[in-house]
Amino acid sequence: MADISVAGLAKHYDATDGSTVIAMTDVSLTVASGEFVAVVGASGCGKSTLLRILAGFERASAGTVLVGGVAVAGPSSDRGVVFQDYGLFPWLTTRENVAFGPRQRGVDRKAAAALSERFLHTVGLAMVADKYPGELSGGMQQRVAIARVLANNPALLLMDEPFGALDALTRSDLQIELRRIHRQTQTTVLFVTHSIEEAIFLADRVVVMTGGAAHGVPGHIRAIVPVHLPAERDVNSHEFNEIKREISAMVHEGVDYV
Ligand SMILES: Nc1ncnc2c1ncn2[C@@H]1O[C@H](COP(=O)(O)OP(=O)(O)OP(=O)(O)O)[C@@H](O)[C@H]1O
Repeated sequence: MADISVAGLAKHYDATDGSTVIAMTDVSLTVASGEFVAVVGASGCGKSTLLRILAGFERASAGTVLVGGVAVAGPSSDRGVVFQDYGLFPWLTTRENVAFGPRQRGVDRKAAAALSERFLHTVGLAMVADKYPGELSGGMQQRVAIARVLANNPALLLMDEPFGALDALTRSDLQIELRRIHRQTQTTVLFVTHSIEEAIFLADRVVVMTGGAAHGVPGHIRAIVPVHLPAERDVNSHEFNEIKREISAMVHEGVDYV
């Protein structure tokens, strides 16, 4: 488990025409150890950029980014990342995919196999351990991707639209599963999604980002909304829909539709 502390974060890109794109400015956010925080916002507001900087895939142009009190200087297995495309190795079995990270970190074969077994169990896939990714459904592959990251015992789980490519039923199953896994592991989670409903269903707090280069204002945090709902969440409840309306209004203000 690790806390996140982001202060005064800005990110500029050099565009191909020689101009500078200011993707985001003045993003400050603290996430407590073990907390589940979702990030929502219209396309281009900087959600993925924030996640990539926390993952260490990109460097901030300004500001400080601390995970567990340590400045992020590059990728680390301590910060597990799950993307929309599962990114599994097609030539390895499910079991080998999950054991891969621990083996890379020097864990011996037997202990890595035990870790693989354990986390495939966690995501309910022990029965397909010897199958290859190509033999699994999209939902199963995403479960393997989550097991693979958990096998590294990350202090922080960074998820970028992980369920975006899945059908509605599988997506809902995986949301329930992720909440269960989070309760079990207490790993800090930062979860980027386009779905306001998914964010409210999963998170303790929802970070609402607005702006973005396409809107003439750099991406920034508009609000951080606490989700005071019971652990078992009912997407049809009045309280759930009140929060959804509030966040939806913030996401859509300032967005021009053509
Ligand atoms: N490598 C890059 N070079 C130039 N501009 C970039 C680059 N990566 C991102 N941007 C710009 O930075 C801004 C933020 O992009 P980002 O991908 O973080 O947005 P997002 O909120 O995740 O969008 P989406 O919801 O569509 O995935 C956008 O305006 C984008 O065009």
